[in-house]
Amino acid sequence: MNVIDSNGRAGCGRKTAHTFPHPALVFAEIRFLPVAGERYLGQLNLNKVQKFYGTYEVLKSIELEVKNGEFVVFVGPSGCGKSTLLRMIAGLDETTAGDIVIDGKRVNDLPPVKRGIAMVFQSYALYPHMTVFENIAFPLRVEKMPEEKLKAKVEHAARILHLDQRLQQKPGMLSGGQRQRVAIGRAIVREPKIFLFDEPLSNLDAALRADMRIELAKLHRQLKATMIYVTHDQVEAMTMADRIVVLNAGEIAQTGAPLELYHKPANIFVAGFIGNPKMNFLPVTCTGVSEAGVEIDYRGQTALVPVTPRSGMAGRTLTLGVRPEHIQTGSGDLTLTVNPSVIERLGAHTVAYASLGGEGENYCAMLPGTAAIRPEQQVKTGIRAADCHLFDENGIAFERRVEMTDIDLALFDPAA
Ligand SMILES: Nc1ncnc2c1ncn2[C@@H]1O[C@H](COP(=O)(O)OP(=O)(O)OP(=O)(O)O)[C@@H](O)[C@H]1O
Repeated sequence: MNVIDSNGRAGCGRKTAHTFPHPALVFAEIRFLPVAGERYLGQLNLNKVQKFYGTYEVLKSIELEVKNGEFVVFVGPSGCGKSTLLRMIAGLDETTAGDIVIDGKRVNDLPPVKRGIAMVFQSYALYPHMTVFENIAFPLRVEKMPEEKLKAKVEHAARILHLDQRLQQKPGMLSGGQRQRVAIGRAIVREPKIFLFDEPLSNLDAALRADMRIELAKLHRQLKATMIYVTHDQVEAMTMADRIVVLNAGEIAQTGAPLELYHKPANIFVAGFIGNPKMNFLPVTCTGVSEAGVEIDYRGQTALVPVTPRSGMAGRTLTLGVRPEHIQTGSGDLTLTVNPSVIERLGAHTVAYASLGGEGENYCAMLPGTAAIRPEQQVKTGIRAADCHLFDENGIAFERRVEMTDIDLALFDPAA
């Protein structure tokens, strides 16, 4: 049915900001009305969900469960299909195959109005001629809610979002962050089962984004709501999500708690996508396996990487992964002497970029801010084998035997 494409785009590139809603978006907004049921709580199941645009398969058999009250973030590079998936859940894009189930009910054939969801877009979609109060109240007016009840709901949402002093102002007098909060207020008053956010912070500057991330995390805690959030920004994903779904080329590359993805990425894609600066990848040869792990050779240096070995690996080419923040100056289980071409001094850290000689063998080390290193001057760096990740020829990770502290383990489980 392809009801709207409010951003008039084909998925790639950033969307343009505009404060007045596209007419089709108004249609969608009006129709996202609250449905009876427990406030803000809904479970979502995606069963083998597929999407084709013509012959192009945008989403390939997506399987996912989002639990009541969970904050799930879809993250992935531009064009991986995350917005399409969100819009299919909303009912704004047709689902080619598979089932979208909300609270046990298949909703594929239901219009957005009947799904019990509210969506917040990157373009705030506010009405410039209406006050903040009327913008928030809009869906309740459509529903013909009695004035007193409406007023109470709008004021409640405004208090949660710190907009109570702004209710009589027009959107033109508000900052980007305040406008986005008005849009969120309009979603809150609908009391949806599931909140859907499509890159809501992308139009804000860096400082405001950081503030709004904290606001949204607080809002989630306060409402105890089920929220699904799309972003291409891994910092947003890491900081807000109970669980992250990493999408790559229309498939789920991995689902897990933020720290699980960081410490135990299932494949090279997730390893490279989560973490900033990006993980370093070095081609290594397997020279043997033992109870303790896999022995590798990197240009004549050997090290034992503590991962669960597999049979028949000797002589095979594998990929060793090490995060820049796990590299130290001095020697390690592997010692690499490099001439950094660029050095970025960030105060807390100094980031050094070097080439290891081979094609695409870039090397990035995040060292202490006080590290006495200079561009083009030799520096010895050390890597501990215990910090390393190992991937097979297909990019699938070997299971790490990372020793986690009790605190780390608690952080793995958002329910803990
Ligand atoms: N209406 C459409 N017709 C044809 N192809 C489309 C349409 N909408 C999206 N696509 C394609 O589907 C793919 C996924 O798009 P989608 O917008 O879901 O990506 P995304 O991960 O949200 O990317 P971005 O972060 O750039 O918004 C892209 O390759 C895009 O070009």
